[in-house]
Amino acid sequence: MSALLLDEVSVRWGDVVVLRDVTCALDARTIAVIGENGSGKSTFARIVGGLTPATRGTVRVLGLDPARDAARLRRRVAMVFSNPDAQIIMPTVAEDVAFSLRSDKLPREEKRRRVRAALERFGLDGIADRSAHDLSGGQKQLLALCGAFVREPDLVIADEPTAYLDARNARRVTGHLLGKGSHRLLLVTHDLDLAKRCDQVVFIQDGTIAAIGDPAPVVAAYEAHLAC
Ligand SMILES: Nc1ncnc2c1ncn2[C@@H]1O[C@H](COP(=O)(O)OP(=O)(O)OP(=O)(O)O)[C@@H](O)[C@H]1O
Repeated sequence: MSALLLDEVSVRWGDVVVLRDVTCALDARTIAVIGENGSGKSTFARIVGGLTPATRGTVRVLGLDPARDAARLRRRVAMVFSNPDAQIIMPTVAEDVAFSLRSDKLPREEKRRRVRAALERFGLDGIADRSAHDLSGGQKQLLALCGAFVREPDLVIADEPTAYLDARNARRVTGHLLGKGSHRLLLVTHDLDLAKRCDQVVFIQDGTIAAIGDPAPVVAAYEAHLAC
């Protein structure tokens, strides 16, 4: 079975159909989702992450049904959004990263080891005791990413994770997301150069998949659509 499988999936909010009969089987390690504002990209990502239920159709993520296996899926999937403020829970940087492991049944020492390693990996070890809420936007996004990766997820879903970042921090964040590792990545982005660095691209238009496949032709199809 494919890692991400959607079969005739529709999402409707009231009278508005946001995703319409979306069918796809995605196996690439890194997948970008592109499309115009309001086309349904975030909804697609939220369906995969189990945050939004499908109104109709079948969804399987890493072999799990988000509707039935929500708890198991949460253990294997981490999500990062564009607004890092909404993702900070605890007072200090280190506590916030540790909070991500609250549900993992790991020995306390192993949790400490993982938090230390993650803080170092994201360059946050020097500010581990600082107030998380007082960090800069870029630091907060690195913290959100750190909280996602400390759980060693099989799939990271990132929705515009570089939206508020300067070029340097954006490079750091994308480096971590796209860098070698065992995790898969589903990345919603308006950055077409970034999309081209993924293994596969999904172009969503008006709630349906307009194109899917290798980055260059799919990004070209989207650019041609934008030029119309
Ligand atoms: N919870 C909701 N209730 C009602 N409408 C919603 C809800 N979530 C999304 N929508 C609508 O669904 C449509 C698609 O939204 P979505 O956020 O998936 O688009 P997007 O492609 O990610 O857009 P953007 O690039 O602007 O972030 C929009 O018209 C949005 O208003």
